[in-house]
Amino acid sequence: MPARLIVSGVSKSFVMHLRGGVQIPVISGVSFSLDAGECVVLGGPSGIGKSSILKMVYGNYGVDSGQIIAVRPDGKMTDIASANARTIHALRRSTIGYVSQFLRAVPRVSARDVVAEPLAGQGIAREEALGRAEELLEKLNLPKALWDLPPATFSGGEQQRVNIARGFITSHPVLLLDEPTASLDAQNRQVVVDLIRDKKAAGTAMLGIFHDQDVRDAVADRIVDVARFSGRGEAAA
Ligand SMILES: Nc1ncnc2c1ncn2[C@@H]1O[C@H](COP(=O)(O)OP(=O)(O)OP(=O)(O)O)[C@@H](O)[C@H]1O
Repeated sequence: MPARLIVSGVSKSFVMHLRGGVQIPVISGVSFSLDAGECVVLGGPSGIGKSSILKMVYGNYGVDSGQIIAVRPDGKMTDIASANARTIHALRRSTIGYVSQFLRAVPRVSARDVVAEPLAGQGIAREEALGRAEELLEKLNLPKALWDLPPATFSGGEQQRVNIARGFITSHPVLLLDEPTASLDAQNRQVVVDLIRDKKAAGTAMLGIFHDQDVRDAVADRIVDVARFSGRGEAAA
């Protein structure tokens, strides 16, 4: 399977401006790649740098050194580590999707529209986008009575399911999964596992963080142990 994302020699430290500019190294020399149709899970203890890697790949955090190459649908490559904001924005539209456990609710927009919106952004007709949104909301067991309401007042688990539907609705070739099953009940966790398997079958390359061992076992093709790249030296193999 062709590589969709290549991370090579990536290092990151944080500068604590409120503590006199002291530098805290987090990870160093992170290297792995992600092929089409596989789900790679970032492993390692709390605080080792898993979320930081995901945020660098999505372009939220800057990269101190190294490269993060994303392969776009047209086959061209972009280095996220050195890309400007406009390029990152375009990559998020065409290439890299992100599913987190938290929904940034927009006031007065219905759950159905919140889920359909990324498809509309890709030029897909509104009726088709809304139809696919409904399919996903149904799969994720969100009561129909809620579909026309804005998610701001939904329970935490209901908001999370709206967010998961929004993250899974597009066909981005690369999908980042930031604990998408955290705090879901067993039935909905299984739905997310099934959605991930469907994406794999469709050739999507996924990079995820899952603290739930059962979910990890069910979806991971490979685990990248981030402790191997600890910039602090304590866990480096
Ligand atoms: N924006 C930031 N500013 C300063 N330090 C940060 C920032 N983001 C992360 N860190 C630090 O970097 C280290 C790695 O954090 P990160 O969230 O990537 O770990 P993690 O492996 O995802 O942990 P967990 O499993 O607990 O979520 C931590 O020591 C954290 O305090």
